[in-house]
Amino acid sequence: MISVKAAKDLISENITRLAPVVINLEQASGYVLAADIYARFDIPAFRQSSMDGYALKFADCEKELQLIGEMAAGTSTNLTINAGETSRIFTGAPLPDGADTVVMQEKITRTGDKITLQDTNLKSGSNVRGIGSEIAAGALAMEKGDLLSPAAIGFLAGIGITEVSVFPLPQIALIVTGKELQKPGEALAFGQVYESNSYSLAAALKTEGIADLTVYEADDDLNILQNVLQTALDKHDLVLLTGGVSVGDYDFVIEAAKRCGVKQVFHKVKQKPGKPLYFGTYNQKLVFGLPGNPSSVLSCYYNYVLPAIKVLSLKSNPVTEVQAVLSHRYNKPAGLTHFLKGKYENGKVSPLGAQESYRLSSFAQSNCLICLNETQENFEAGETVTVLILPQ
Ligand SMILES: Nc1nc2c(c(=O)[nH]1)N[C@H]1C(S)=C(S)[C@@H](COP(=O)(O)OP(=O)(O)OC[C@H]3O[C@@H](n4cnc5c(N)ncnc54)[C@H](O)[C@@H]3O)O[C@H]1N2
Ligand code: MOO
Repeated sequence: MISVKAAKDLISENITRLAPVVINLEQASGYVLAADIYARFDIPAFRQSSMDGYALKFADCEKELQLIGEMAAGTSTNLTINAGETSRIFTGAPLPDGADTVVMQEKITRTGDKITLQDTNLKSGSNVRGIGSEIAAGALAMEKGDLLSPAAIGFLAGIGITEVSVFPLPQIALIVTGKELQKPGEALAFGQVYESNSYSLAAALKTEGIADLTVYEADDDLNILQNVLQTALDKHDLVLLTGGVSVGDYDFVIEAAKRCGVKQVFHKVKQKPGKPLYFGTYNQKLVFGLPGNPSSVLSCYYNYVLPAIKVLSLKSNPVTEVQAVLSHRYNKPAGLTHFLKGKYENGKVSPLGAQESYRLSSFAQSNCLICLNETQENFEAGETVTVLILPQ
């Protein structure tokens, strides 16, 4: 049995980032760029008015000006203004040749086609967006590793980009094992339990933008499990299994993985919940055997699976580690790291009830996991402990 830290280190050492893919910009929200992007054009591509008003030569701003025409946004015809002339102009329109400044329409007096300015703050170039003032052709627009936020998607669209190279999100398979599992909504026969692990994991993955999860079901039978696992390994980047990793006569995950050629990296971690956690690799694919108890599944997901997914896709881990003051004393035996469901608020954390690994009732109310280290037995109220804040 290895420590939590050793397990995390071994997972890190065995992850290879997924190869970049090129996708349409419309599909790229939330991905991380796999290559730098350079601007192909000057943006704006022309001198552009930022106000509705009048375009003029700044040198003429104290003269009465003759109105000679109009420039509207999207116009394809140009105008030239000479000394003593002005043109009507609207926000987003190109400046006419010869103009260098725009005065807002609220700051002029107009009599027929004659304009006089009342804008003491006007400067040469006022209300004009210069060519390339957003970005110049050839300049670095965004860098490899940048997250494609909604603003980034809009920025790239605005500079004419249609496709981006990104680190893909992994294609994930989940195999739920167990003869006792029944679908919620169906009647429970004697000995059956409702299958909930695929629900919690699908929900957790959806929070990370991963909606494409394939769920397989496997009975407690070695041959069936081996076949399902082989299919999942062939089709997916990451395979999660729940249940069947312990020592019972019907726990076949370890053997099925071995038969499929998965290289075992570790089995069993000094932790509660989730002690029988299994991790292996198959070529560059990752296999996590999550202990079947619903609370163990989620605790292992936040501690190991989610950080691994983030490394695969070069994203930052949304599980943040903070130090917090423990509200109550808590005792545990030495030997295992405990991850307690807790409630964190303003630097203080309280362990919740229902800590047993088969229970999710308090996990459903929690916003964090309190990490109580392996060797320590007694934790006093007021003591500082490490807390993992969970993405909600
Ligand atoms: N003799 C020992 N027995 C057990 C040990 C041990 O060290 N020695 N470890 C215990 C611990 S700790 C855990 S955790 C479990 C893990 O067992 P498995 O991974 O083999 O999981 P199962 O036995 O298949 O299931 C455990 C529990 O979870 C329920 N379950 C399973 N899948 C689902 C699902 N998809 N949805 C809802 N509930 C599920 C299942 O019915 C069991 O109640 O082993 C202990 N035993
Ligand atoms: O390691 Mo288990 O998840 O405590 O029941």
